Amino acid sequence: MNTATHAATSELRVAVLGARGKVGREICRAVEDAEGMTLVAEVDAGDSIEVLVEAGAQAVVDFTHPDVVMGNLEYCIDHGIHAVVGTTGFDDDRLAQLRTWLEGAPSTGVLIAPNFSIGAILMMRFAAQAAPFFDSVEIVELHHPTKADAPSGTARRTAELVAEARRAAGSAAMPDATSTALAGARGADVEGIPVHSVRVRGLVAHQEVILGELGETLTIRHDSLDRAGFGPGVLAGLRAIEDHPGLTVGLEHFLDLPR
Ligand SMILES: NC(=O)C1=CN([C@@H]2O[C@H](COP(=O)(O)OP(=O)(O)OC[C@H]3O[C@@H](n4cnc5c(N)ncnc54)[C@H](OP(=O)(O)O)[C@@H]3O)[C@@H](O)[C@H]2O)C=CC1
Ligand SMILES: O=C(O)C1=N[C@H](C(=O)O)C[C@H](O)C1
Repeated sequence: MNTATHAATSELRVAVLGARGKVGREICRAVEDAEGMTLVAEVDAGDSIEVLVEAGAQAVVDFTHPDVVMGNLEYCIDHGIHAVVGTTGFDDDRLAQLRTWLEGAPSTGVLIAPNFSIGAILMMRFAAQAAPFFDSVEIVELHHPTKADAPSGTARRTAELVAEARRAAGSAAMPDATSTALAGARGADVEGIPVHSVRVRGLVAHQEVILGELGETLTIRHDSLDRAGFGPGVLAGLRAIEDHPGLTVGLEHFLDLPR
């Protein structure tokens, strides 16, 4: 655990939870190099979370583990510390719990972003835009084998957005004649969209959305090749979070994306 002393400054005081992890390390570097913010604490497993208050953190970035992130957020919300969260594993129950906690802290902001990379956000947007034009949509996400959750948060969110777009367009059920299958062979069902998870050493984070129509397919693919690619999105989240109290899901709400 590293902490900086609490000097009077107008810079945003940022702490990173999961600071020694694969992404956390990159985020510490990005915050240290960024203008307008100071890295005041690097916290990892085994460190006391009380260091956030002791270091005077105004905002935290959480890249830890789905098993611990809710406890971290309860502490942050209780202490009025804004949170920019990359950790995955959020479902409707968890989001509802966060909203309840935030009712007691109306000026605190929490951003849950399944993916901070701009390319992945655009992939999700383009997939949702394309979905109503095709009979079939399936998602294949490919990650390093140290990943805890499957499907990935990004794949789950993409499937939700695709399903929402298909519902809004009144799309028919997708064609699929499968009548016998080994368990898992057709992937996980996320709101009717099949999601296939691949875990292979050497990969970082990749996703394909495959859309099909009679006589043609469209594949939208995104590749994260280096975890430094998550840094700019996290910094954008930190710069916006003070002005967005309550719960926000998805960094796209803080970006000026085309409709
Ligand atoms: N939204 C996005 O853009 C992205 C999200 N992610 C997500 O971020 C999370 C972390 O990913 P990644 O960096 O690859 O994982 P790592 O396992 O490499 O890093 C997680 C770090 O958090 C530490 N940790 C565990 N518990 C605590 C705790 N209570 N307090 C502080 N630190 C803790 C771990 O320590 P130890 O190893 O000792 O347990 C580890 O050092 C995952 O959920 C992943 O899916 C990843 C990439 C991008
Ligand atoms: O664990 C990872 O590595 C990643 N997790 C996020 C997810 O689950 O979508 C984002 C990105 O895919 C990398």
